[in-house]
Amino acid sequence: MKSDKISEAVVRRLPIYLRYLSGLQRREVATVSSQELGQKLDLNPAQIRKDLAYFGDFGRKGIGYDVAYLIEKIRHILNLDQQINVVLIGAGNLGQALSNYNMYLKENLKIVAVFDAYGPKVGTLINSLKVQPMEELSTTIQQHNIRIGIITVPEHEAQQVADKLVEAGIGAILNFAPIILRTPANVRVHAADFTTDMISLAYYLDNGKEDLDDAKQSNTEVDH
Ligand SMILES: NC(=O)c1ccc[n+]([C@@H]2O[C@H](COP(=O)([O-])OP(=O)(O)OC[C@H]3O[C@@H](n4cnc5c(N)ncnc54)[C@H](O)[C@@H]3O)[C@@H](O)[C@H]2O)c1
Repeated sequence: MKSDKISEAVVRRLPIYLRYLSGLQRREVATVSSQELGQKLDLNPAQIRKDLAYFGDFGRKGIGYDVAYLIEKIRHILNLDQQINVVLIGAGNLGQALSNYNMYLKENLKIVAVFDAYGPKVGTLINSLKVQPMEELSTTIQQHNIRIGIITVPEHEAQQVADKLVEAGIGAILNFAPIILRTPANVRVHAADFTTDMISLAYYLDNGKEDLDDAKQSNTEVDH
């Protein structure tokens, strides 16, 4: 069953389930309980059961979930039972690192083309892909049925690159540039924001200490 009504929170958890389950499958583990998933993934088992119930009732009491079946279901829901071609724009430091990091291959998501606007970069090889000029973007996207675009260009270039991707028919964008992209409602944009993550993490350095102090304080209060 594929439902349009799956919440974003659930969709975000599915890859986490999938990664853990794939590890189990590699170790030839056949079944897993929601308790184990909860423990390993730091999630509430009831939440996990609820998430997985969206896709039909395929957990069995006392036995748990069939790992291979669950993987198949989740991959289907995430559209990963087919190869999804990805294009990357901006073959700089980050773009090269992402192209070289082949996590995408594991899950049928594959960067199949890399583009850059800077002449000397065009024609160079990154992970066996030849960097292409922007003029070829639209044709390549259509030829290879590319569905997702990754943007790793400087901030001030990102919107116009996004516009080109949208014009070429791309339906989803992973944006690494530190700006909010404006796209039509039918184009999904996810932002990968290293800097804001780091900055908010810095906050917790001190806040974490306070939290610990609070916890200690309340423990002491209870003891008394
Ligand atoms: N989100 C994150 O976690 C994170 C981390 C580091 C960098 N960034 C961001 O990622 C982007 C890239 O960073 P970088 O360090 O790789 O930069 P970089 O300068 O090394 O690379 C940018 C590349 O984009 C190309 N480019 C510029 N304008 C273009 C255009 N209009 N069309 C196509 N290609 C174009 C350049 O020629 C260059 O090769 C920046 O926006 C940066 O702020 C994000």
